[in-house]
Amino acid sequence: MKITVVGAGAVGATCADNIARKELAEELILLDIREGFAEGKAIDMMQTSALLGFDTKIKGVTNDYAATADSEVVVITSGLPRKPGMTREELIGTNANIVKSVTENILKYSPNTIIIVVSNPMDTMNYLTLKTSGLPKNRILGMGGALDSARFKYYLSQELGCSPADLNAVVIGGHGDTTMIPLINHATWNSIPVTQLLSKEQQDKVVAATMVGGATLTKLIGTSAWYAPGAGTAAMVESIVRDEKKLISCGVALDGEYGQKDISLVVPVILGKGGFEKILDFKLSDAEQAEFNKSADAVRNMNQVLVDTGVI
Ligand SMILES: NC(=O)C1=CN([C@@H]2O[C@H](COP(=O)(O)OP(=O)(O)OC[C@H]3O[C@@H](n4cnc5c(N)ncnc54)[C@H](O)[C@@H]3O)[C@@H](O)[C@H]2O)C=CC1
Ligand SMILES: O=C([O-])CC(=O)C(=O)O
Repeated sequence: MKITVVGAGAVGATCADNIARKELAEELILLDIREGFAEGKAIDMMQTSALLGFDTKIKGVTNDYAATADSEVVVITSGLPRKPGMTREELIGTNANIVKSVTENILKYSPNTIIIVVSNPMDTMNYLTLKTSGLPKNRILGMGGALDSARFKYYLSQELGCSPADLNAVVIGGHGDTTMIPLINHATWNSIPVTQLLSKEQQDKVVAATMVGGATLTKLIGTSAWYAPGAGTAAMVESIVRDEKKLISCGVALDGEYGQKDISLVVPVILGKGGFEKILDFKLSDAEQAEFNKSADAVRNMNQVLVDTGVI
């Protein structure tokens, strides 16, 4: 198994670190545009292998796409992160061209790969990859729901005083401060609906904190988060390469599912060796469907920017 991570910055390096520790690949290529940067990060990580006991061989390269040839999974994290006070959507001007050119270069050497898009604004960057790569839709996934659902579980666990591992809780919609939809009415603790365990006030607090989870960390750190984003991406990689068939909410192309078409939005899917194998229908209430449609409108407006600026 060979995996490539493009972008050796905070998220890319953390994702690579998780992939290596879990030995999800024999060979892991870390690629960055900054001279020597990926090489340095790869050597640093390789120097943990004697301590941590993993066998994955990590190699860093500067823009050398030939080294990525025949990767079965490629994670794209290249691009600017936001700074405090910014939205993810403000990154589109720089990141669209980066994601487009990285995708083109990757496909020259790994034409049948599975791509996981992390760069923001993720819903629109994933749509860009769908429009430009020519890959079957099952092989193109956006990372957002894995992270947002983990944050949702974290905030729920804080209110409930329970283990996040005992929770089932899913976020769908867009991966944006105002477009994500934590499905509080579907969340359970050991099969008990959390709505039976938390007051309406507590539920609203958890939902609000989840939605601005990324912005909260960006304000505290000065740049956006990387530990949970790296782990969320590695969890997707793991379900794919081990064919685990886990239910993880991911950005995928919708073709009528959840009432939407010609768009990438986050919905619950089964992830296995071919990418996403199935989209789960969560049977949204009318209010939840209305929120989903509102998110779709906002994401569609961002996607239109790609058309207006000639990127697609
Ligand atoms: N979807 C999600 O849930 C999340 C998305 N993100 C996004 O991931 C992206 C990366 O974030 P960080 O790692 O924190 O940023 P970072 O600045 O630490 O790393 C980005 C890396 O991309 C590299 N890069 C830029 N252009 C490139 C190109 N053309 N080819 C190869 N490498 C290139 C840079 O040299 C840099 O090392 C950002 O767009 C951020 O908003 C971050 C966290 C979560
Ligand atoms: O907040 C950001 O800009 C990065 C990101 O997508 C997240 O951490 O959810």
